[in-house]
Amino acid sequence: MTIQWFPGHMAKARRQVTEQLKLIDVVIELVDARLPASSRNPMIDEIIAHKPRLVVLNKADMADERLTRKWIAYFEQKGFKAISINAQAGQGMKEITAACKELVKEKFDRMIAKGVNPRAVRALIVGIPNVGKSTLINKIAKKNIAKTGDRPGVTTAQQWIKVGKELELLDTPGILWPKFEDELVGLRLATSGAIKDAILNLQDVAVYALRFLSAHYPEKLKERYNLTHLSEDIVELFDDIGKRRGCLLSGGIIDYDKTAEIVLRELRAGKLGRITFEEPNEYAEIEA
Ligand SMILES: Nc1nc2c(ncn2[C@@H]2O[C@H](COP(=O)(O)OP(=O)(O)OP(=O)(O)O)[C@@H](O)[C@H]2O)c(=O)[nH]1
Repeated sequence: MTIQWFPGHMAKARRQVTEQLKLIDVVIELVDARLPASSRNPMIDEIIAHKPRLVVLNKADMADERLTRKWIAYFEQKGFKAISINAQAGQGMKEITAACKELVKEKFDRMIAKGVNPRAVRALIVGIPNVGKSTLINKIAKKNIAKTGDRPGVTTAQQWIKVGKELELLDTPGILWPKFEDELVGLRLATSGAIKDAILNLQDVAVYALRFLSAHYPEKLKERYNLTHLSEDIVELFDDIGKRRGCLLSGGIIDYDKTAEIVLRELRAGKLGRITFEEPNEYAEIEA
């Protein structure tokens, strides 16, 4: 889905999420495990305010496990509960319920002490486009399908999806915008495939991706393109990969668009292996 995020759309998205928040106990903030900082909404803390929050790092199957552990520790240090999942394969679904229950335990214990019957925890999934919100909702819904009827909603009637007896999810996720005014965030989102190629120049994105891979995952890059050495000169590196893949124009000139397209397609498809584009210790740079 492509959304043009103009100020009016942002204000509307924010309003919708704020309305949805009134109905729920816990927010499930979904981020992409490959870029857990860049795939967040820049105003999320302000929007969610004091609601208990579970940060869920999705697409963990594509991310570097070592860094996923670091990111979980980072979020927990910030006071959130955090877990990693693979929504596509349905891995981590039970952990979501357990974590949501834990987050409301004190509140629910107080309700029980007052004689109120325990009920299911109500949760809302929020996240920027493409982090896997629909995939997660569908996975949970398919496994435990038992849609409840309408509850008095706000502007539109919302459906609740029952997840076992203990959790209820709003079926419409809250969609928020990324911090796309930051160039690095834009490049990382584009590299992961989260934003449409038409928005950023394909070669610029591939240059960023190749520089990043050369610095952080040189062996994976060499192995994929059968290179014995990674040139520090980005044009030479493009040439070497282009030659390996037969991306030649007439006269033997390298077709850089084609080379860029191949590198990004393969990277996004996970052909280079599990890769994470940012580490918690550089998050400060993005937050600033
Ligand atoms: N490898 C992998 N891919 C996933 C996972 N979860 C979702 N995807 C893929 O990510 C892409 C985006 O998923 P969606 O569920 O459409 O994302 P969304 O957040 O609902 O996106 P919007 O509708 O744009 O807001 C799809 O191609 C999914 O198949 C996962 O855990 N692992």
